[in-house]
Amino acid sequence: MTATTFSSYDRRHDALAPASGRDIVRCLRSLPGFPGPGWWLLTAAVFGLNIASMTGSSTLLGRSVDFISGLAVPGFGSGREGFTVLLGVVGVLMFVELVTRPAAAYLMFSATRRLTVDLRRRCLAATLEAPIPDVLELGTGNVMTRLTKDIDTAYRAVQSIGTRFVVTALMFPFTFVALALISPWYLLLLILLPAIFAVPLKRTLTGLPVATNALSTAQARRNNMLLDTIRGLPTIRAFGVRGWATQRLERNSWDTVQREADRIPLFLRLIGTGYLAYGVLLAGAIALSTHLVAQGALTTGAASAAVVLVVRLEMHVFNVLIFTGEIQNALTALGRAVSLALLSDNAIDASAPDDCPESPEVRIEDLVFRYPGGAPIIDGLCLTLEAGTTTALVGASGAGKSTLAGLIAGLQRPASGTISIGRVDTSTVPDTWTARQVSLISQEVHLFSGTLREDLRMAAPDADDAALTAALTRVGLAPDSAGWQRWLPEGLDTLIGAGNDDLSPEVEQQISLARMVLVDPPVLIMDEATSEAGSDNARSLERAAQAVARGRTSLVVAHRLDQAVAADRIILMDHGVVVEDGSHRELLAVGGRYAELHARWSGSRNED
Ligand SMILES: Nc1ncnc2c1ncn2[C@@H]1O[C@H](COP(=O)(O)OP(=O)(O)OP(=O)(O)O)[C@@H](O)[C@H]1O
Repeated sequence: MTATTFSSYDRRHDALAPASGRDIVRCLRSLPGFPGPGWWLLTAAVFGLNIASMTGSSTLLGRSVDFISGLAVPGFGSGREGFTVLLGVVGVLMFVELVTRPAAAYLMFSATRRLTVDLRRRCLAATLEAPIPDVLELGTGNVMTRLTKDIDTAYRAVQSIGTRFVVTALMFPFTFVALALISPWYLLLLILLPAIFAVPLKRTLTGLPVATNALSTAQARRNNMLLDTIRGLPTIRAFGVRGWATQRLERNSWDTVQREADRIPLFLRLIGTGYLAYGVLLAGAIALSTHLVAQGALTTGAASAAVVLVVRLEMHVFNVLIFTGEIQNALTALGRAVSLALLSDNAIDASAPDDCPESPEVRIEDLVFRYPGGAPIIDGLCLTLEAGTTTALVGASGAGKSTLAGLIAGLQRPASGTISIGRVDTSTVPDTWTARQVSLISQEVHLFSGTLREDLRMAAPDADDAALTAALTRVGLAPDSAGWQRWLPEGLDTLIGAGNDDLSPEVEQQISLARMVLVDPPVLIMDEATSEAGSDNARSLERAAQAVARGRTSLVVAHRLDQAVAADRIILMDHGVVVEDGSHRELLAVGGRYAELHARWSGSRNED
């Protein structure tokens, strides 16, 4: 195994925060669809031509005033003939402006469209490659938003304002070069610009994100509440609290509307400042032009050209102010998506050791774990699961059983300590290795939409129908069983998963167990895997689970004590600590808490 300086306890990349500008560029550049030098050159040339023709036509239109004064315009001569030629050139420049704008837009859109597809693919790949704790920390909703809405927001921003933004960004330098060519004195206006923009821009940059974030939070809260209400519909009906649910929703909807309204003054202030800024710029240009004409330093036509150039800046002054917010929004959204795309950087960069040839020992040493912001749930736990044995984990609710199961399966990242599988410290190997060695079955069974055969083949792509049927038989779902007859009328061709008839929870669990038989993992963890079963089916499902666990290193989070009785060893946990450890007989003989629990459980069963 290659030594690594990076353990899974250190994260290189915090996916909760949006990626930095540098990371965004790095990620976009690494996408296959990132445009090459040819595209950049062509796009720069098209944009350059567009702006040059705009500033050129403005300058010439201004200079045409000199013809009225009977003066000659350099390059065009004087009189009617000169004026006609100048108008012809202005016409050509306007035509070039007209043609190059859609061409620039096309170049931008085509490149962005490709990048959008690439980025979405990269995000999905990163989600699948990233350490599971990081993905779980982000949460399903967050991952979905980044994959869909955030990428769409960035794409729509490029579509709606991308071309105008580039034109605006280039208009200022081109206009000032044109003004400087008329007279260097116009560069004085350059000093005015930062003085005018600095304050409103700073206000926008600080105020808008805060207001936008507050709006997003309010929207997320409202959406969660909507989801919560729809999911809890039966309870709401049963308790007769429709009024309460409606009021709660109304309160949250109004809160969202209010947060939206909070942004309006910011935009209004922005537009007001824009008018003021532009007014000052235009007044400055007119005053300077008048002064230069009076001094005889410029012709009226040259001064008019300068004023026309500034007049054409009007829209762009407002664009700077308005686009700032939109660009910032789009960059934040892009940063969130890129942050997801970079999540795979957290995967351990080391070659994986060979898979465990047979069921290995699982050794836990000084394990410490806490949920974010909480006290340690597991604090210094040491435990060894002997190779090829079944260990049952019992304890009161909240003892930390599921947390420990998740830690061994690699779903959570410990704060410290080690979990070794067959002498391999799992914090030093890619978590795909751990996932291959340890399978976790929980109560939440996900069946993929399609035929039963397709679902099972995900666990063993090469398995033939006979192998699939044998796996189902091993977990009590043989073709002649009642479960098969009742729920799988088309056998392996039965359509299951989303969009098809719901199966009974027991059959779903059996299919999940059959997948485990096919995966054949060296270490198996079952958390609540059979607790859903009703009493009629509980025993057969229990037997199926025992059959799958037999011969492997297994950990069963036992919610009913009969699950524990059958295990080789029982561990009683309390507040993240092992308080009793031994076989069923040994623990009964000790007469401690397990014996007490067992006596209570046996008593309640006898009463039944
Ligand atoms: N996602 C979470 N965030 C914060 N705290 C959590 C989270 N999940 C569990 N906890 C807390 O961690 C502690 C251990 O929970 P855990 O689910 O591991 O216990 P358990 O023994 O499996 O309980 P049960 O038998 O009820 O499932 C509990 O106090 C629980 O409230």
